[in-house]
Amino acid sequence: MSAVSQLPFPESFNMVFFGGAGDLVTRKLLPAMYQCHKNGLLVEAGRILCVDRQDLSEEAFLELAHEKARQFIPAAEWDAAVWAGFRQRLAYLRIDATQPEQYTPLKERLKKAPAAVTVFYLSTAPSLFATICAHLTRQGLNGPNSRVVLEKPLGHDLASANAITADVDRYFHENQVYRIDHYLGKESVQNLMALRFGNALFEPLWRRMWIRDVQITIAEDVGIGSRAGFYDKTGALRDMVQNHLLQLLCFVAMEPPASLDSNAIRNEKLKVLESLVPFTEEDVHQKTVRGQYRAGVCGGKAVPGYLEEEGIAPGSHTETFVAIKAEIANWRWAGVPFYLFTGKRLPERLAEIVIHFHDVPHPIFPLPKSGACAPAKLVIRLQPDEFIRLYLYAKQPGDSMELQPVSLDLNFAEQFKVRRAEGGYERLLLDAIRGNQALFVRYDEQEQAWRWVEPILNTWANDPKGPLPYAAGTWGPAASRDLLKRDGICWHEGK
Ligand SMILES: NC(=O)C1=CN([C@@H]2O[C@H](COP(=O)(O)OP(=O)(O)OC[C@H]3O[C@@H](n4cnc5c(N)ncnc54)[C@H](OP(=O)(O)O)[C@@H]3O)[C@@H](O)[C@H]2O)C=CC1
Ligand SMILES: O=C1O[C@H](COP(=O)(O)O)[C@@H](O)[C@H](O)[C@H]1O
Repeated sequence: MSAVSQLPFPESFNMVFFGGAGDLVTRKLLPAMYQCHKNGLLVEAGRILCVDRQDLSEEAFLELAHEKARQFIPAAEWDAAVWAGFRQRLAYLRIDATQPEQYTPLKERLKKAPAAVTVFYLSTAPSLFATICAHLTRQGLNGPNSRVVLEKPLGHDLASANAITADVDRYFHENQVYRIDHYLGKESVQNLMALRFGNALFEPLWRRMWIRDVQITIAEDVGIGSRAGFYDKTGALRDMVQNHLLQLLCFVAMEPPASLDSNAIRNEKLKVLESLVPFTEEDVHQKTVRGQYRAGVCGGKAVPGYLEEEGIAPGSHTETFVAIKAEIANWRWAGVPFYLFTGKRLPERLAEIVIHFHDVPHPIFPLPKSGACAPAKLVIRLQPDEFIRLYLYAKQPGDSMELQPVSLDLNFAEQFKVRRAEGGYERLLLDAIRGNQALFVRYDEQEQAWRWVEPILNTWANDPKGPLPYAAGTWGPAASRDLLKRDGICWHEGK
Protein backbone atom coordinates (compact mmCIF):
# COMPACT_ATOMS: atom_id res chain seq x y z
CA MET A 1 0.00 0.00 0.00
CA SER A 2 1.29 3.43 -0.83
CA ALA A 3 0.92 6.13 1.78
CA VAL A 4 -0.09 8.79 -0.69
CA SER A 5 -2.32 8.79 -3.69
CA GLN A 6 -0.68 8.02 -7.01
CA LEU A 7 -1.13 10.86 -9.42
CA PRO A 8 -0.50 9.93 -13.05
CA PHE A 9 3.04 10.42 -14.24
CA PRO A 10 3.28 13.17 -16.90
CA GLU A 11 4.06 12.05 -20.43
CA SER A 12 7.24 14.14 -20.44
CA PHE A 13 9.33 16.13 -17.97
CA ASN A 14 12.41 18.28 -17.63
CA MET A 15 14.27 18.04 -14.34
CA VAL A 16 16.64 20.99 -13.97
CA PHE A 17 19.15 20.72 -11.14
CA PHE A 18 20.66 24.04 -10.08
CA GLY A 19 23.94 23.27 -8.28
CA GLY A 20 24.07 20.42 -10.78
CA ALA A 21 27.80 19.73 -10.49
CA GLY A 22 27.71 19.93 -6.68
CA ASP A 23 27.94 17.27 -4.04
CA LEU A 24 24.25 16.64 -3.38
CA VAL A 25 23.29 16.35 -7.04
CA THR A 26 26.17 14.10 -8.09
CA ARG A 27 26.26 11.98 -4.90
CA LYS A 28 22.55 11.55 -4.17
CA LEU A 29 20.15 13.03 -6.71
CA LEU A 30 21.57 11.68 -9.95
CA PRO A 31 22.07 8.22 -8.42
CA ALA A 32 18.43 8.40 -7.28
CA MET A 33 17.30 9.36 -10.79
CA TYR A 34 19.41 6.50 -12.18
CA GLN A 35 17.56 4.07 -9.89
CA CYS A 36 14.21 5.43 -11.08
CA HIS A 37 15.37 5.02 -14.68
CA LYS A 38 16.68 1.49 -14.01
CA ASN A 39 13.39 0.49 -12.43
CA GLY A 40 11.39 1.75 -15.37
CA LEU A 41 9.77 4.57 -13.40
CA LEU A 42 10.66 7.41 -15.78
CA VAL A 43 8.89 8.09 -19.04
CA GLU A 44 11.08 8.02 -22.11
CA ALA A 45 10.63 11.74 -22.69
CA GLY A 46 12.23 12.67 -19.41
CA ARG A 47 15.34 14.85 -19.50
CA ILE A 48 17.72 15.95 -16.78
CA LEU A 49 19.59 19.21 -17.16
CA CYS A 50 22.34 20.01 -14.66
CA VAL A 51 23.02 23.71 -14.34
CA ASP A 52 26.06 25.01 -12.47
CA ARG A 53 28.66 27.76 -12.65
CA GLN A 54 31.52 25.28 -12.84
CA ASP A 55 33.48 25.53 -16.05
CA LEU A 56 32.85 22.04 -17.38
CA SER A 57 32.28 20.79 -20.90
CA GLU A 58 29.31 18.48 -21.30
CA GLU A 59 31.76 15.59 -21.69
CA ALA A 60 33.63 16.51 -18.49
CA PHE A 61 30.36 16.82 -16.59
CA LEU A 62 29.16 13.42 -17.81
CA GLU A 63 32.49 11.94 -16.72
CA LEU A 64 32.06 13.52 -13.26
CA ALA A 65 28.49 12.22 -12.98
CA HIS A 66 29.65 8.74 -14.02
CA GLU A 67 32.54 8.71 -11.56
CA LYS A 68 30.28 9.74 -8.66
CA ALA A 69 27.62 7.28 -9.70
CA ARG A 70 30.14 4.41 -9.66
CA GLN A 71 31.19 5.54 -6.20
CA PHE A 72 27.74 6.02 -4.68
CA ILE A 73 25.46 3.53 -6.41
CA PRO A 74 25.77 0.17 -4.61
CA ALA A 75 27.74 -2.32 -6.74
CA ALA A 76 24.75 -4.70 -6.85
CA GLU A 77 22.64 -1.96 -8.46
CA TRP A 78 25.22 -0.79 -10.96
CA ASP A 79 24.71 -1.73 -14.59
CA ALA A 80 26.94 -0.09 -17.20
CA ALA A 81 24.39 -0.65 -19.97
CA VAL A 82 21.65 0.96 -17.90
CA TRP A 83 23.93 3.90 -17.17
CA ALA A 84 24.58 4.30 -20.89
CA GLY A 85 20.82 4.63 -21.41
CA PHE A 86 20.45 6.97 -18.44
CA ARG A 87 23.32 9.13 -19.74
CA GLN A 88 21.21 9.93 -22.80
CA ARG A 89 18.84 11.84 -20.54
CA LEU A 90 21.62 14.00 -19.05
CA ALA A 91 22.89 17.38 -20.20
CA TYR A 92 24.98 20.16 -18.68
CA LEU A 93 24.67 23.92 -18.96
CA ARG A 94 27.10 26.39 -17.46
CA ILE A 95 25.25 29.27 -15.85
CA ASP A 96 26.09 31.67 -13.11
CA ALA A 97 22.70 31.76 -11.44
CA THR A 98 23.19 35.36 -10.32
CA GLN A 99 23.50 36.62 -13.92
CA PRO A 100 20.08 37.29 -15.52
CA GLU A 101 21.32 37.17 -19.13
CA GLN A 102 22.68 33.66 -18.59
CA TYR A 103 19.13 32.33 -18.26
CA THR A 104 18.45 32.90 -21.95
CA PRO A 105 20.29 29.73 -23.04
CA LEU A 106 18.40 27.83 -20.34
CA LYS A 107 15.11 29.05 -21.71
CA GLU A 108 16.18 28.13 -25.24
CA ARG A 109 17.26 24.68 -24.16
CA LEU A 110 13.90 24.10 -22.47
CA LYS A 111 12.03 25.51 -25.48
CA LYS A 112 13.78 23.03 -27.76
CA ALA A 113 12.55 20.15 -25.62
CA PRO A 114 9.17 21.25 -24.26
CA ALA A 115 7.73 19.01 -21.58
CA ALA A 116 4.47 18.60 -19.74
CA VAL A 117 6.23 19.41 -16.48
CA THR A 118 9.45 21.23 -15.63
CA VAL A 119 10.92 20.84 -12.16
CA PHE A 120 13.59 23.31 -11.04
CA TYR A 121 15.43 21.65 -8.17
CA LEU A 122 17.43 24.29 -6.28
CA SER A 123 20.33 22.36 -4.78
CA THR A 124 22.21 25.53 -3.94
CA ALA A 125 22.67 27.74 -0.91
CA PRO A 126 19.27 29.22 0.08
CA SER A 127 20.69 32.72 -0.46
CA LEU A 128 20.30 31.98 -4.19
CA PHE A 129 16.66 30.85 -4.05
CA ALA A 130 15.08 34.29 -4.52
CA THR A 131 17.53 35.24 -7.27
CA ILE A 132 16.96 32.02 -9.20
CA CYS A 133 13.17 32.25 -8.86
CA ALA A 134 13.23 35.89 -9.99
CA HIS A 135 15.37 35.14 -13.07
CA LEU A 136 13.28 32.10 -14.01
CA THR A 137 10.20 34.30 -13.79
CA ARG A 138 11.75 36.98 -15.98
CA GLN A 139 12.21 34.31 -18.63
CA GLY A 140 8.59 33.21 -18.22
CA LEU A 141 9.68 29.86 -16.78
CA ASN A 142 7.40 29.95 -13.73
CA GLY A 143 4.17 28.95 -15.50
CA PRO A 144 1.63 26.53 -14.03
CA ASN A 145 3.55 23.51 -15.35
CA SER A 146 6.71 24.52 -13.53
CA ARG A 147 7.64 23.47 -10.01
CA VAL A 148 10.43 24.49 -7.74
CA VAL A 149 12.03 22.13 -5.21
CA LEU A 150 13.81 23.82 -2.31
CA GLU A 151 16.66 22.02 -0.57
CA LYS A 152 17.36 22.54 3.07
CA PRO A 153 18.40 24.52 5.05
CA LEU A 154 15.21 26.50 4.68
CA GLY A 155 16.34 29.32 6.87
CA HIS A 156 18.50 29.79 9.91
CA ASP A 157 15.71 30.96 12.20
CA LEU A 158 12.07 31.99 11.97
CA ALA A 159 12.74 35.35 10.34
CA SER A 160 15.08 34.03 7.65
CA ALA A 161 12.76 31.08 6.91
CA ASN A 162 9.84 33.48 6.51
CA ALA A 163 11.94 35.68 4.27
CA ILE A 164 12.67 32.70 1.97
CA THR A 165 8.97 31.84 1.89
CA ALA A 166 8.02 35.43 1.04
CA ASP A 167 10.72 35.69 -1.66
CA VAL A 168 9.78 32.45 -3.38
CA ASP A 169 6.08 33.26 -3.04
CA ARG A 170 6.56 36.35 -5.21
CA TYR A 171 7.35 34.10 -8.16
CA PHE A 172 5.81 30.67 -7.51
CA HIS A 173 2.43 29.75 -6.04
CA GLU A 174 2.57 27.55 -2.92
CA ASN A 175 1.18 24.63 -4.96
CA GLN A 176 4.32 24.85 -7.13
CA VAL A 177 6.73 24.86 -4.18
CA TYR A 178 8.19 21.58 -2.90
CA ARG A 179 10.19 21.93 0.34
CA ILE A 180 12.14 18.75 0.63
CA ASP A 181 12.72 16.76 3.80
CA HIS A 182 14.30 13.56 2.58
CA TYR A 183 13.20 11.66 5.70
CA LEU A 184 9.64 11.80 4.37
CA GLY A 185 10.76 9.86 1.31
CA LYS A 186 11.94 6.94 3.43
CA GLU A 187 9.75 3.84 3.11
CA SER A 188 9.39 3.38 6.87
CA VAL A 189 7.90 6.82 7.35
CA GLN A 190 5.23 6.03 4.80
CA ASN A 191 4.82 2.63 6.46
CA LEU A 192 4.08 4.37 9.71
CA MET A 193 1.08 5.94 7.97
CA ALA A 194 0.11 2.52 6.62
CA LEU A 195 0.43 0.95 10.06
CA ARG A 196 -1.59 3.65 11.79
CA PHE A 197 -4.27 4.35 9.22
CA GLY A 198 -4.46 1.07 7.30
CA ASN A 199 -5.13 -1.07 10.40
CA ALA A 200 -7.88 -0.50 12.94
CA LEU A 201 -5.87 -2.37 15.57
CA PHE A 202 -3.60 0.44 16.74
CA GLU A 203 -5.95 3.42 16.71
CA PRO A 204 -7.62 2.75 20.10
CA LEU A 205 -4.18 2.26 21.69
CA TRP A 206 -2.56 5.26 20.06
CA ARG A 207 -3.09 7.75 22.88
CA ARG A 208 -2.12 8.84 26.35
CA MET A 209 -4.14 6.10 28.12
CA TRP A 210 -1.95 3.35 26.62
CA ILE A 211 1.27 5.03 25.58
CA ARG A 212 3.78 5.98 28.24
CA ASP A 213 6.38 7.72 26.11
CA VAL A 214 7.73 8.03 22.59
CA GLN A 215 11.43 8.09 21.73
CA ILE A 216 12.62 9.20 18.31
CA THR A 217 16.28 8.74 17.55
CA ILE A 218 18.38 9.67 14.54
CA ALA A 219 21.92 8.62 15.37
CA GLU A 220 24.83 8.97 12.99
CA ASP A 221 28.27 7.44 13.31
CA VAL A 222 29.73 9.91 10.82
CA GLY A 223 31.11 13.30 11.76
CA ILE A 224 30.63 16.49 9.80
CA GLY A 225 32.55 15.28 6.76
CA SER A 226 33.55 18.06 4.40
CA ARG A 227 30.67 20.35 5.46
CA ALA A 228 32.42 22.20 8.30
CA GLY A 229 31.56 25.66 6.92
CA PHE A 230 27.87 24.78 6.75
CA TYR A 231 27.69 22.74 9.93
CA ASP A 232 29.48 25.12 12.26
CA LYS A 233 26.91 27.81 11.45
CA THR A 234 24.05 25.35 11.73
CA GLY A 235 24.37 22.70 14.45
CA ALA A 236 22.24 19.67 15.14
CA LEU A 237 19.11 21.53 16.26
CA ARG A 238 18.72 23.33 12.94
CA ASP A 239 20.18 20.51 10.83
CA MET A 240 18.12 17.62 12.22
CA VAL A 241 15.54 18.62 14.84
CA GLN A 242 13.74 21.56 13.21
CA ASN A 243 13.02 19.41 10.15
CA HIS A 244 13.54 15.63 10.25
CA LEU A 245 12.81 14.90 13.91
CA LEU A 246 9.78 17.19 14.12
CA GLN A 247 8.40 15.73 10.91
CA LEU A 248 8.76 12.20 12.32
CA LEU A 249 7.05 13.37 15.50
CA CYS A 250 4.18 14.69 13.37
CA PHE A 251 3.71 11.35 11.63
CA VAL A 252 3.55 9.60 15.01
CA ALA A 253 1.23 12.11 16.66
CA MET A 254 -1.09 13.39 13.94
CA GLU A 255 -4.80 12.63 13.80
CA PRO A 256 -6.03 10.44 10.93
CA PRO A 257 -6.23 12.66 7.85
CA ALA A 258 -9.56 12.67 6.01
CA SER A 259 -7.83 11.40 2.86
CA LEU A 260 -4.42 11.03 1.30
CA ASP A 261 -4.70 14.45 -0.26
CA SER A 262 -1.55 16.54 0.28
CA ASN A 263 -3.28 19.24 2.25
CA ALA A 264 -5.33 16.80 4.31
CA ILE A 265 -2.07 15.25 5.54
CA ARG A 266 -0.29 18.56 5.99
CA ASN A 267 -3.21 20.10 7.88
CA GLU A 268 -2.95 17.34 10.46
CA LYS A 269 0.82 17.70 10.78
CA LEU A 270 0.42 21.43 11.26
CA LYS A 271 -2.01 20.88 14.14
CA VAL A 272 0.60 18.75 15.90
CA LEU A 273 3.27 21.42 15.47
CA GLU A 274 0.84 24.02 16.79
CA SER A 275 0.15 21.85 19.82
CA LEU A 276 3.78 21.44 20.82
CA VAL A 277 4.21 23.04 24.22
CA PRO A 278 6.42 26.14 23.75
CA PHE A 279 9.64 26.27 25.76
CA THR A 280 10.41 28.98 28.28
CA GLU A 281 14.05 29.71 29.07
CA GLU A 282 13.71 27.58 32.19
CA ASP A 283 12.27 24.70 30.13
CA VAL A 284 15.25 24.87 27.82
CA HIS A 285 17.55 24.32 30.80
CA GLN A 286 15.37 21.54 32.18
CA LYS A 287 14.27 19.72 29.05
CA THR A 288 17.10 19.95 26.56
CA VAL A 289 20.66 18.69 26.43
CA ARG A 290 23.20 19.73 23.84
CA GLY A 291 26.53 18.05 23.32
CA GLN A 292 29.66 18.30 21.20
CA TYR A 293 31.89 15.35 20.39
CA ARG A 294 35.45 15.07 21.51
CA ALA A 295 38.11 12.77 20.10
CA GLY A 296 37.24 9.11 20.48
CA VAL A 297 36.86 5.82 18.68
CA CYS A 298 34.06 5.43 16.18
CA GLY A 299 33.58 2.31 14.05
CA GLY A 300 36.90 0.97 15.36
CA LYS A 301 38.76 4.09 14.16
CA ALA A 302 40.29 6.90 16.20
CA VAL A 303 38.56 10.14 15.16
CA PRO A 304 39.27 13.77 16.06
CA GLY A 305 37.00 15.90 18.22
CA TYR A 306 34.67 18.45 16.64
CA LEU A 307 36.94 21.36 17.54
CA GLU A 308 39.86 19.68 15.77
CA GLU A 309 37.92 19.19 12.52
CA GLU A 310 39.20 21.34 9.67
CA GLY A 311 37.23 24.55 9.22
CA ILE A 312 35.66 24.69 12.69
CA ALA A 313 35.97 27.99 14.55
CA PRO A 314 38.22 27.76 17.63
CA GLY A 315 36.12 27.26 20.75
CA SER A 316 32.95 26.81 18.69
CA HIS A 317 29.79 26.18 20.73
CA THR A 318 27.98 24.47 17.87
CA GLU A 319 26.16 21.38 19.09
CA THR A 320 26.60 18.00 17.41
CA PHE A 321 24.15 16.24 19.74
CA VAL A 322 20.69 17.19 20.95
CA ALA A 323 18.24 15.53 23.32
CA ILE A 324 14.86 17.14 23.97
CA LYS A 325 11.81 16.27 25.98
CA ALA A 326 8.87 17.62 24.02
CA GLU A 327 5.20 17.58 24.93
CA ILE A 328 2.05 17.92 22.90
CA ALA A 329 -0.85 19.73 24.50
CA ASN A 330 -3.91 18.03 23.05
CA TRP A 331 -6.44 15.42 24.15
CA ARG A 332 -4.61 12.51 22.59
CA TRP A 333 -1.12 13.25 23.92
CA ALA A 334 -1.29 15.47 27.02
CA GLY A 335 1.28 14.23 29.52
CA VAL A 336 3.07 11.83 27.14
CA PRO A 337 6.72 12.79 26.77
CA PHE A 338 8.24 12.70 23.30
CA TYR A 339 12.00 12.35 23.65
CA LEU A 340 13.99 13.39 20.59
CA PHE A 341 17.63 12.40 20.15
CA THR A 342 20.09 13.07 17.41
CA GLY A 343 23.84 13.26 17.17
CA LYS A 344 26.94 12.80 15.11
CA ARG A 345 29.80 10.44 15.99
CA LEU A 346 27.51 8.16 17.98
CA PRO A 347 28.32 4.44 18.07
CA GLU A 348 26.14 3.49 15.11
CA ARG A 349 23.89 4.76 12.33
CA LEU A 350 20.39 4.20 13.56
CA ALA A 351 17.05 5.88 13.03
CA GLU A 352 14.02 4.60 14.84
CA ILE A 353 10.80 5.47 16.58
CA VAL A 354 10.01 3.60 19.77
CA ILE A 355 6.55 3.72 21.30
CA HIS A 356 6.51 2.46 24.89
CA PHE A 357 3.21 1.23 26.26
CA HIS A 358 2.18 1.44 29.89
CA ASP A 359 2.75 -1.46 32.21
CA VAL A 360 -0.28 -3.52 33.15
CA PRO A 361 -2.16 -1.78 35.99
CA HIS A 362 -1.92 -4.79 38.30
CA PRO A 363 0.83 -7.33 37.58
CA ILE A 364 -0.07 -10.90 38.51
CA PHE A 365 2.91 -12.62 36.89
CA PRO A 366 6.43 -12.59 38.24
CA LEU A 367 8.07 -10.20 35.76
CA PRO A 368 11.76 -10.32 34.89
CA LYS A 369 13.62 -7.49 36.56
CA SER A 370 13.34 -4.87 33.85
CA GLY A 371 13.80 -1.81 36.04
CA ALA A 372 11.75 1.13 34.93
CA CYS A 373 11.78 0.15 31.25
CA ALA A 374 8.46 -1.35 30.22
CA PRO A 375 9.30 -3.85 27.49
CA ALA A 376 5.86 -3.60 25.85
CA LYS A 377 6.87 -1.45 22.92
CA LEU A 378 6.53 -0.92 19.23
CA VAL A 379 9.76 -0.25 17.37
CA ILE A 380 9.66 1.32 13.92
CA ARG A 381 13.16 1.09 12.49
CA LEU A 382 13.90 3.43 9.61
CA GLN A 383 17.56 2.62 9.04
CA PRO A 384 19.96 0.99 8.55
CA ASP A 385 17.47 -1.89 8.30
CA GLU A 386 13.71 -1.44 8.12
CA PHE A 387 11.23 -3.22 10.30
CA ILE A 388 8.31 -2.83 12.62
CA ARG A 389 8.62 -4.95 15.74
CA LEU A 390 6.09 -5.29 18.54
CA TYR A 391 7.56 -6.47 21.84
CA LEU A 392 5.13 -8.23 24.16
CA TYR A 393 5.37 -10.57 27.12
CA ALA A 394 4.96 -14.33 26.74
CA LYS A 395 5.22 -17.16 29.18
CA GLN A 396 8.62 -18.75 29.37
CA PRO A 397 8.35 -22.49 28.58
CA GLY A 398 8.47 -24.69 31.67
CA ASP A 399 6.68 -25.13 34.92
CA SER A 400 6.84 -21.54 36.15
CA MET A 401 4.69 -18.58 35.13
CA GLU A 402 7.64 -16.32 34.50
CA LEU A 403 7.24 -14.00 31.53
CA GLN A 404 9.80 -13.01 28.95
CA PRO A 405 9.67 -10.30 26.27
CA VAL A 406 9.12 -11.72 22.78
CA SER A 407 8.64 -9.91 19.50
CA LEU A 408 6.26 -9.98 16.58
CA ASP A 409 8.24 -8.98 13.55
CA LEU A 410 7.43 -7.35 10.28
CA ASN A 411 10.62 -7.34 8.30
CA PHE A 412 9.97 -5.49 5.06
CA ALA A 413 12.92 -6.93 3.17
CA GLU A 414 11.65 -10.45 3.87
CA GLN A 415 7.96 -9.71 3.40
CA PHE A 416 8.29 -7.84 0.12
CA LYS A 417 10.79 -9.35 -2.22
CA VAL A 418 11.01 -6.26 -4.37
CA ARG A 419 13.80 -3.72 -4.25
CA ARG A 420 13.34 -1.07 -1.56
CA ALA A 421 14.44 2.45 -2.39
CA GLU A 422 17.27 3.73 -0.20
CA GLY A 423 17.64 7.20 1.23
CA GLY A 424 14.32 8.86 0.41
CA TYR A 425 15.21 10.92 -2.65
CA GLU A 426 13.84 8.53 -5.29
CA ARG A 427 10.31 8.73 -4.02
CA LEU A 428 10.45 12.51 -3.57
CA LEU A 429 11.89 13.16 -7.03
CA LEU A 430 9.12 11.08 -8.58
CA ASP A 431 6.50 12.88 -6.49
CA ALA A 432 7.83 16.29 -7.54
CA ILE A 433 7.49 15.22 -11.18
CA ARG A 434 4.00 13.78 -10.53
CA GLY A 435 2.92 16.87 -8.65
CA ASN A 436 2.24 15.16 -5.35
CA GLN A 437 3.06 17.47 -2.43
CA ALA A 438 1.94 15.13 0.34
CA LEU A 439 5.50 14.26 1.38
CA PHE A 440 6.77 17.84 1.11
CA VAL A 441 6.61 20.44 3.85
CA ARG A 442 4.11 23.28 3.56
CA TYR A 443 5.21 26.82 4.44
CA ASP A 444 3.10 26.96 7.60
CA GLU A 445 4.49 23.67 8.94
CA GLN A 446 7.97 24.97 8.41
CA GLU A 447 7.15 28.28 10.05
CA GLN A 448 5.62 26.58 13.09
CA ALA A 449 8.60 24.24 13.45
CA TRP A 450 10.95 27.24 13.50
CA ARG A 451 8.70 29.03 15.98
CA TRP A 452 9.00 26.06 18.32
CA VAL A 453 12.78 25.65 18.11
CA GLU A 454 13.58 29.35 18.30
CA PRO A 455 13.45 29.72 22.12
CA ILE A 456 15.89 26.80 22.34
CA LEU A 457 18.23 28.46 19.85
CA ASN A 458 18.03 31.78 21.67
CA THR A 459 18.57 30.33 25.12
CA TRP A 460 21.57 28.32 23.96
CA ALA A 461 23.01 31.31 22.13
CA ASN A 462 22.94 33.30 25.38
CA ASP A 463 24.32 30.52 27.53
CA PRO A 464 28.09 30.89 27.95
CA LYS A 465 28.42 27.29 29.16
CA GLY A 466 28.16 25.82 25.68
CA PRO A 467 27.46 22.18 24.83
CA LEU A 468 28.46 19.28 27.06
CA PRO A 469 31.35 17.20 25.78
CA TYR A 470 30.95 13.53 24.86
CA ALA A 471 33.51 11.13 23.51
CA ALA A 472 33.05 10.19 19.85
CA GLY A 473 31.70 6.64 19.69
CA THR A 474 29.47 7.05 22.78
CA TRP A 475 25.74 7.82 23.04
CA GLY A 476 26.17 11.50 23.87
CA PRO A 477 26.36 13.27 27.24
CA ALA A 478 25.08 11.28 30.23
CA ALA A 479 22.79 14.24 31.00
CA SER A 480 20.63 13.20 28.05
CA ARG A 481 19.75 9.95 29.82
CA ASP A 482 18.98 11.93 32.97
CA LEU A 483 16.22 13.73 31.06
CA LEU A 484 14.43 10.37 30.97
CA LYS A 485 15.60 9.00 34.31
CA ARG A 486 13.93 11.92 36.05
CA ASP A 487 10.66 10.63 34.60
CA GLY A 488 11.48 7.06 35.66
CA ILE A 489 12.15 6.07 32.05
CA CYS A 490 15.20 4.58 30.33
CA TRP A 491 16.42 5.27 26.85
CA HIS A 492 15.35 2.42 24.58
CA GLU A 493 17.74 -0.55 24.94
CA GLY A 494 19.30 1.21 27.92
CA LYS A 495 21.82 3.09 25.77
N1 LIG B 1 25.55 17.66 0.33
C1 LIG B 1 24.61 17.16 1.11
O1 LIG B 1 24.68 16.02 1.58
C2 LIG B 1 23.42 17.97 1.45
C3 LIG B 1 23.29 19.27 0.98
N2 LIG B 1 22.16 19.98 1.29
C4 LIG B 1 22.01 21.35 0.79
O2 LIG B 1 21.97 21.36 -0.61
C5 LIG B 1 22.59 22.53 -1.12
C6 LIG B 1 23.75 22.12 -2.03
O3 LIG B 1 24.67 21.39 -1.26
P1 LIG B 1 25.96 20.73 -1.87
O4 LIG B 1 25.66 20.02 -3.12
O5 LIG B 1 26.58 19.98 -0.76
O6 LIG B 1 26.86 22.01 -2.18
P2 LIG B 1 28.01 22.14 -3.27
O7 LIG B 1 28.76 23.38 -2.94
O8 LIG B 1 28.75 20.86 -3.41
O9 LIG B 1 27.19 22.36 -4.63
C7 LIG B 1 26.58 23.55 -4.98
C8 LIG B 1 26.95 23.83 -6.41
O10 LIG B 1 26.32 25.04 -6.78
C9 LIG B 1 27.28 25.84 -7.45
N3 LIG B 1 26.97 27.24 -7.36
C10 LIG B 1 27.21 28.10 -6.35
N4 LIG B 1 26.85 29.35 -6.68
C11 LIG B 1 26.37 29.28 -7.94
C12 LIG B 1 25.86 30.23 -8.84
N5 LIG B 1 25.78 31.52 -8.52
N6 LIG B 1 25.46 29.81 -10.04
C13 LIG B 1 25.54 28.52 -10.39
N7 LIG B 1 26.03 27.59 -9.60
C14 LIG B 1 26.44 27.94 -8.38
C15 LIG B 1 28.57 25.53 -6.74
O11 LIG B 1 29.68 25.95 -7.48
P3 LIG B 1 31.02 26.40 -6.67
O12 LIG B 1 31.65 25.13 -6.23
O13 LIG B 1 31.77 27.15 -7.70
O14 LIG B 1 30.58 27.27 -5.53
C16 LIG B 1 28.44 24.01 -6.60
O15 LIG B 1 28.87 23.34 -7.75
C17 LIG B 1 23.07 23.32 0.11
O16 LIG B 1 22.09 24.27 0.46
C18 LIG B 1 23.17 22.26 1.18
O17 LIG B 1 23.02 22.78 2.47
C19 LIG B 1 21.13 19.44 1.99
C20 LIG B 1 21.20 18.16 2.47
C21 LIG B 1 22.37 17.33 2.29
O1 LIG C 1 19.74 16.40 6.27
C1 LIG C 1 20.69 15.83 6.73
O2 LIG C 1 20.63 14.49 6.85
C2 LIG C 1 21.81 13.70 6.97
C3 LIG C 1 21.36 12.33 7.48
O3 LIG C 1 20.52 11.74 6.51
P1 LIG C 1 20.42 10.15 6.38
O4 LIG C 1 19.36 9.93 5.38
O5 LIG C 1 21.77 9.67 5.97
O6 LIG C 1 20.07 9.65 7.74
C4 LIG C 1 22.81 14.34 7.90
O7 LIG C 1 24.03 13.63 7.86
C5 LIG C 1 23.07 15.77 7.46
O8 LIG C 1 23.93 16.40 8.41
C6 LIG C 1 21.78 16.55 7.37
O9 LIG C 1 22.04 17.80 6.74
